[in-house]
Amino acid sequence: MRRLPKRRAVPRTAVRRPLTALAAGYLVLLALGAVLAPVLTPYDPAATDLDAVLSGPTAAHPLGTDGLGRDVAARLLYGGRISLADAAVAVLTVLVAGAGTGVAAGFLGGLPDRVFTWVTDVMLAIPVLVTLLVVLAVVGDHRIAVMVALGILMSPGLARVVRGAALTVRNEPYIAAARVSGLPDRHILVRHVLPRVAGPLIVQISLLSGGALLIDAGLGYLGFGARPPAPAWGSMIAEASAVIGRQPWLLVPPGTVLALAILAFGVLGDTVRDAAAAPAERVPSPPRRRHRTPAAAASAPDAPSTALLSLRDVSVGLPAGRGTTTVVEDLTLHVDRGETVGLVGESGCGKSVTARAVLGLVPAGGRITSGTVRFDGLDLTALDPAALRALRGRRIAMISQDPLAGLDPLWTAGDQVGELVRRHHGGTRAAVRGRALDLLRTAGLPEPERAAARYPHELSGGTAQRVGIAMALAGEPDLLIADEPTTALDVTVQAAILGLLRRLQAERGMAILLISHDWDVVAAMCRRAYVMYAGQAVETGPLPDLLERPRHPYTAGLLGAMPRRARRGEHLAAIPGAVPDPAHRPPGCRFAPRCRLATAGCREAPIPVVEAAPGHHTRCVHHESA
Ligand SMILES: Nc1ncnc2c1ncn2[C@@H]1O[C@H](COP(=O)(O)OP(=O)(O)OP(=O)(O)O)[C@@H](O)[C@H]1O
Repeated sequence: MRRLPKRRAVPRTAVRRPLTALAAGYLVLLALGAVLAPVLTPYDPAATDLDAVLSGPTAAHPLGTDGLGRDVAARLLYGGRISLADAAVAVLTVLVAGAGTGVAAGFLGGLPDRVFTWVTDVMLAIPVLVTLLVVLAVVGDHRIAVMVALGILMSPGLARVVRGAALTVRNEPYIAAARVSGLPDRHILVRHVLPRVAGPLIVQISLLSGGALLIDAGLGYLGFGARPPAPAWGSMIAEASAVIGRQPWLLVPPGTVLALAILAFGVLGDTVRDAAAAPAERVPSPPRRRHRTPAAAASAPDAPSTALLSLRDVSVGLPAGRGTTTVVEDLTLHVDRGETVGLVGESGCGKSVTARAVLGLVPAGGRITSGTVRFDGLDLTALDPAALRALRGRRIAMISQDPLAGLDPLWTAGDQVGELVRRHHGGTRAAVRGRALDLLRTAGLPEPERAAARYPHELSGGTAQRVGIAMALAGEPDLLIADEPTTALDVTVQAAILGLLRRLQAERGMAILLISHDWDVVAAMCRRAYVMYAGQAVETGPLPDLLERPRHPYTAGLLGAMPRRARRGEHLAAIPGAVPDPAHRPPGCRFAPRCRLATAGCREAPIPVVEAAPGHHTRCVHHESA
């Protein structure tokens, strides 16, 4: 079996740039020089030789000697230990304090983010050097404490950058998809958010490393550096400036080493930024959700007690202005085991909100305000978030209209399927890889190794949807919610994906709730369908009865608007008007303002659901004429 591919190394471009290679090489040399100082120089950095004071470069002292006859090269090498270690402590502190809080604030949002913004605002107003002098006055020459304080003072800038990056990533569809798959926030943070903020993080760390070195040297110059006679680059510059009139050369070695180090960190930062930007430029932005054409309708009979999924009088409220708007109202529907049920309606009718309510992922600020959602005997509305998360991906999975948007652009298809296999079943690396490849094959990819090795931007829409299906199958779900799974695909791929879903359902006995605006898709896949309008189920019935004899004028209008039903030379029938905004729905029948059959009675009070024919329910008093 072929191993799934590893993530592509971003920094390869970095090494190819000569300036970057030079900068990295220089910093490595500095670090090696500091570590190997005892091997590289025979001199003790503190040993004085009053016969060779301020000598300038000589054969014995290639970089000369200082005012006490100490070898400058030895002091530079040993000084690197202190200066680089100081900078490392400060940068490590920035990393922990800044990156940790920034990622958490950006990802969590809400109150943690507001507190974070307030605290960083205050911290950014604090002058760094003055505060450090105060810290020095308190802790004395305790260098680690001073450098930790420096790190904390430098952290808000980094934290802001990281928070901004995390905030952007948080709203990416693949993060929502990861939640739908049942992955916990901690896992999503580490696996999907951190890699995306790594670019800006590394850039900032490079720049901050230069900044920390500079501030450390500044403190040394002011006399708050390492305790004499220990060498550090800042104190060497201070000593050199004291004798600049007698031996100006003395300033050159520490000044050059320090300036080049700061420059090198800057060059590395630039390179990492460019390298991190490059893949993003290659990745086409996920296609926008297509505007949907008018589609189908729904109703509300009681669910049989054996139903796998049943929603009873479910209402969902979403925040709107200062209040809440009910976008789905008193919705009753059910899906039996192994059954495919359609959910049809124009854009904005509440289909996706209904699907999200089943998954316990009502959009932020919203909630199920009444009714119950039962799944295999469990009341999902009463489950705690952890139990609900455990169901997602494992027992209820979802595939969406835009499979590419649901894939993390930084990971290969194989990685992403493998991640869910590991999450749901565990196992050794080899077992996880094997299972991931099996799932890709099951999803209709005859060469799963090739698909597994590809990044999302390298996948066609059809292949991406097959990867999405493989991911959905990873938990071996009992219910698959397919939200317009073929809308973004061309006709032949559509047919193949629908054939695949039918086969998988037959083989696995999986139930499917199919959200679609395409009656042909619904007719080909479903035994029953619900038609939704303005947050309500307005008709439900068996197929093909629903198509041949609709009992609601809305359903009839949607069917009449199908291009396939148009006759040559005739105008395509369209339903006049638009779905009312949830905040301004008419009091009686919600479809009345657009309905050719509406009478005064329709506009007065809500219309109850009636059984117009066996198993065929409608929310219309004129169903005989529909
Ligand atoms: N996150 C949200 N915040 C506020 N309102 C929302 C949000 N998501 C959906 N809505 C509103 O809820 C109503 C139902 O939207 P929903 O997305 O469920 O419709 P839909 O039938 O699935 O349409 P589409 O096919 O376009 O997704 C719409 O009025 C929509 O504006």
